[in-house]
Amino acid sequence: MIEIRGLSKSFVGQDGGRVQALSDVDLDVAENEFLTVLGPSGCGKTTLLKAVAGLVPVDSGEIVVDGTKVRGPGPDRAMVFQNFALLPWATVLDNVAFGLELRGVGRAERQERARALIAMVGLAGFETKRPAELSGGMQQRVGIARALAVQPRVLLMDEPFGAVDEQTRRLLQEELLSIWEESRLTVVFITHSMEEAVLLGDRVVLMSARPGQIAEIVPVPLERPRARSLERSGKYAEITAYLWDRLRDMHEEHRAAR
Ligand SMILES: Nc1ncnc2c1ncn2[C@@H]1O[C@H](COP(=O)(O)OP(=O)(O)OP(=O)(O)O)[C@@H](O)[C@H]1O
Repeated sequence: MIEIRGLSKSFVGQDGGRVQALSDVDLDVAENEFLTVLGPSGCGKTTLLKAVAGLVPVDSGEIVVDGTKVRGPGPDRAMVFQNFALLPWATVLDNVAFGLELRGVGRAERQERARALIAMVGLAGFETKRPAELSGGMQQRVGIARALAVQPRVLLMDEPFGAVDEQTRRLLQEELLSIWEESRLTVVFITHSMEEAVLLGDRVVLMSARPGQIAEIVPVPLERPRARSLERSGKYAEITAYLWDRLRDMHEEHRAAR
């Protein structure tokens, strides 16, 4: 579904030097896979996601989504951001319908589709509210509904639950899993949480610190649908402990190299 080959990307840093955000990254994501991405801060996770979204030009390499080379943003890929990135002046309904408006969908149809998605993410009755009137968790529900409105094949999620409280995060994780289980979506999900990576992912991609590379891909052979009770299983504990060991090793290698 997503094929990433030899992807490299550097930025000019504040001191004028080059920062190598991604270095020769190869990655395949299968159709309908839920892929989670973990790695130290600054290892290039967001850059990788934005490159797939077509939001940043890359220096070399290529990304192919469903047989088509990525040359810019497209309705086949939708992104959900940590800080929600909603239009502050627009209502919930207009925020969700916005992408449809850009695509020329008529008013009646876009409102109907937006209302259905708002109900699906549990926000029926909040259509006329503005983002500032909503909690963080509710704002992210709007972010998810907005991303789904364009009926993407790929959902790119950049630490979507990083800015909400633990209880809300757990609810949103469960809701996202049930949306994904009912859809044919392919999800790439960045997180800082090992527990979240294992609870959600079919595989966990571990990225290493600069230059951003894929250190390892760890399969998560836990049954689906995933229930919370899995968190008490030995296999779950084993995988999270392994991820923690690898991240700690990477941190120490990075420190020793500096
Ligand atoms: N627009 C930019 N201009 C300059 N440097 C950038 C830009 N975007 C990213 N970088 C640099 O590229 C590197 C990778 O950044 P990126 O945001 O992809 O990392 P990340 O793994 O998502 O980090 P975090 O986990 O902290 O969100 C960092 O060193 C960052 O400072």
